[in-house]
Amino acid sequence: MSGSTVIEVKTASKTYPFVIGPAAREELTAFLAQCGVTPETAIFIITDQNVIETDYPQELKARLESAGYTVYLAVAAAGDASKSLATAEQLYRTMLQMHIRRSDVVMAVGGGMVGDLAGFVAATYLRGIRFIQVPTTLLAHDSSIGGKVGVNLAEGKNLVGAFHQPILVLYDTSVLSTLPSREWTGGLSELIKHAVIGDPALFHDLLSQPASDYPGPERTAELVARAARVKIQIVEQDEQESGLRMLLNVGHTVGHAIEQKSDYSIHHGEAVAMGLIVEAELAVNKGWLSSSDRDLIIQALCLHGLPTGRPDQPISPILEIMNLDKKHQRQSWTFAVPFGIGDVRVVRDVSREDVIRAWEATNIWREGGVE
Ligand SMILES: NC(=O)c1ccc[n+]([C@@H]2O[C@H](COP(=O)([O-])OP(=O)(O)OC[C@H]3O[C@@H](n4cnc5c(N)ncnc54)[C@H](O)[C@@H]3O)[C@@H](O)[C@H]2O)c1
Ligand SMILES: O=C(O)C(=O)C[C@@H](O)[C@H](O)[C@H](O)COP(=O)(O)O
Ligand SMILES: [Zn+2]
Repeated sequence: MSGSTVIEVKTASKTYPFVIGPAAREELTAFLAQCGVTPETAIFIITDQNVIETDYPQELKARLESAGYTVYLAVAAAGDASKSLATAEQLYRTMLQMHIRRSDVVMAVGGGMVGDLAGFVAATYLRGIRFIQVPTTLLAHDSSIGGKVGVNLAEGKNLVGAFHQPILVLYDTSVLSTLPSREWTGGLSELIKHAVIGDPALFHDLLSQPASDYPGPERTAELVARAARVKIQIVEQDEQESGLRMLLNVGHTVGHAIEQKSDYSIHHGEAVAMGLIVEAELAVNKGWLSSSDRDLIIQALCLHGLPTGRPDQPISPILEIMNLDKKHQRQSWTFAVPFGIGDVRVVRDVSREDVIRAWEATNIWREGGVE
């Protein structure tokens, strides 16, 4: 097989290929065979209403059917509101009606919302069946790797879920040509996050040659493969987030609270950018990060059209939501914070006062810029 880059993801529970390239869809059936998914297997595709408009799920379905697979297609409403127990229950019921069995496979064709939801359904249906990630957003380079699957509750994001690794990630970067520019920009936030965590060369490449608009399938594949390697190396060492994997949460302790408080009108990537800035400010206040490196992070986000400040709102509801963060202890938080470009560390005992001070010191972001 050729044309795509293939990176093996070797976790404690499973080893699987992350396949990325401008025409990866053409290699779908070959990779299925390699992963042991034979045509006797039924494939239950889960997608959303916007992705179905692109015709990509239908194209994949046709390819699979012509290779002899039985394929079903389920379409959820777009948006994080579908990442819910209610949608999962509807999907379980449909799967039962279609007689999906333990040996069958769920295929997520969509962004992070579809991937998290479909992965959760696969992790729990009949106590767990195999699943495949077919990302269609830039952000989903992150969500498709590592097996964190789950749904939101009214109280917070990703509060119910599992670690359930896919058997294959197949990422055709041509599919991003239809992605709305706001979603491209949002995905850059997690790409910049990966660069800050573990690839300073990628970070500086992005500063000198910003990818603020979709640069086409080839450059996208190159950028995403570099970011994906950062994530893969971490997930391989700590699949279930007992320590090292917390690095991947930089920007999220504050970012998730901002996202939820906005009722998801601020999208995940945008909220992570805001969270990253508040958390960088916190690190500067504590003497962990130089103000020049904080400014470089802000510059990278700014060059890519991402928010460079935090929302204009009081901190108390944000702190309340943050109390449900998985890294919260009784009186304080464990945080992943930047110490430099390519150097993010996990720190314990970040206090309420530390967070308030950082929040107050961060510029306020309104549509169009900071004030
Ligand atoms: N599991 C993980 O490790 C992980 C990592 C990062 C984010 N997440 C989760 O991922 C979600 C965010 O993912 P996202 O930003 O991909 O959002 P998303 O899946 O909601 O997709 C964003 C929007 O783009 C549309 N879309 C998707 N692909 C398209 C395409 N090719 N053309 C046109 N429109 C398209 C979708 O319908 C949606 O409206 C959040 O729920 C977040 O918590 C999970
Ligand atoms: O893979 C991980 O680990 C991450 O933390 C990736 C994050 O970008 C992602 O948003 C993840 O869903 C956050 O998980 P959570 O456990 O903090 O809810
Ligand atoms: Zn994220």
